[in-house]
Amino acid sequence: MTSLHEHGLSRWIAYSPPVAWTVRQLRELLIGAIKQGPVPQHVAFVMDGNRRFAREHHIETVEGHNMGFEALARILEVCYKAGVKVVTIYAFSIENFKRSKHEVDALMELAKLKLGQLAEHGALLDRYGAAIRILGNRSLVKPDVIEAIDRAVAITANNKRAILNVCFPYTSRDEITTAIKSTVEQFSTPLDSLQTPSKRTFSESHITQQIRKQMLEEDTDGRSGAWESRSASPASMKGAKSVEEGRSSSTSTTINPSDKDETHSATPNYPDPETITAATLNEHMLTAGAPPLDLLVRTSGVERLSDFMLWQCHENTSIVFLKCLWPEFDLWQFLPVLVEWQWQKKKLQEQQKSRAHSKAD
Ligand SMILES: CC(C)=CCC/C(C)=C/CC/C(C)=C/COP(=O)(O)OP(=O)(O)O
Repeated sequence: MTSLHEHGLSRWIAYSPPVAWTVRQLRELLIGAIKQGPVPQHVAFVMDGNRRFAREHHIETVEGHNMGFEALARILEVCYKAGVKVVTIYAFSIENFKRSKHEVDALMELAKLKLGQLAEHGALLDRYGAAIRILGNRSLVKPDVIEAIDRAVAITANNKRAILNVCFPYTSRDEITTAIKSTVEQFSTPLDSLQTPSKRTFSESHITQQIRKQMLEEDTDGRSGAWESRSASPASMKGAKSVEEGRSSSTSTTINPSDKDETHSATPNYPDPETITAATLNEHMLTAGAPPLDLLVRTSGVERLSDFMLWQCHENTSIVFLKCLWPEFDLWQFLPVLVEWQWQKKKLQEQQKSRAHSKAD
């Protein structure tokens, strides 16, 4: 009985107008202080622990997810106020489809409702100029949910100051597989049919292709009928080989034997797979265009990535595991993480500076 009274009393104190006002001022002050230092440009959250929170507090699982959404709204406000440009959240893993139908349906309804609320004019995303992007496998989502999320995306599409990436339904393996498929597709499409040939005019591969094309034309003039003796692989072409000296045998031009008597414009001209780099794959990821991931936070004491942001985590991404459950997560837990990140960032910047100095000497 006493503890109930104490609980009621502490709630009354916490929510009494003067205390609530002081807490609000303190939040503003702390966020303002964070804003002074380097601020992570891209932060990702694994919002873990909603069901455990629900069990601990003897509430329905769905209510736990609801409180998880409240925590998300609080933390988005902190991020955008502090100057974070992109927030990426793990809202629904493809693995989550294995949960009970009741819970999956409830999470889908929650997404429909909450994304709509977030996107409303005058609501959080509107206030901070943040656009919603849905990263995930649309083919797994029912049409009514697609319709709702597309509406939220459309409402916020003109917001240009920040981004909220909602991973839904997502796994990194699915993202990376799709990115590789589309890269292969791009590199199997003749350059002539691509939209941006002018961009590549002065690229190394373009110049190599031009030289190769010229050699092939000279070859055709001199010794017609020699095509059949060559394999479709240009690696076996003498001329191409000499141009490629010191490079891999993988090349960009596929010669179709049936094209031998046609003008060179009919020769398919493929992008050079040798030019595929991490940056190429980056452009095919769902986070294309986003700044590099600076910070990834997972709550609930579980220390694994669970197939989230596997591609995006780079050598300088800080990965932080916190003990608190997601619905408990707020500025008070996030602040030490941000301060530590700022400290690490400054150290890194100093190291980079002194490395640049010693190179210049
Ligand atoms: C805008 C939008 C779509 C909001 C979504 C709201 C929200 C917080 C969703 C998270 C859902 C989820 C699977 C959380 C993981 O905790 P868990 O259920 O795995 O908890 P546990 O680890 O305790 O089992």
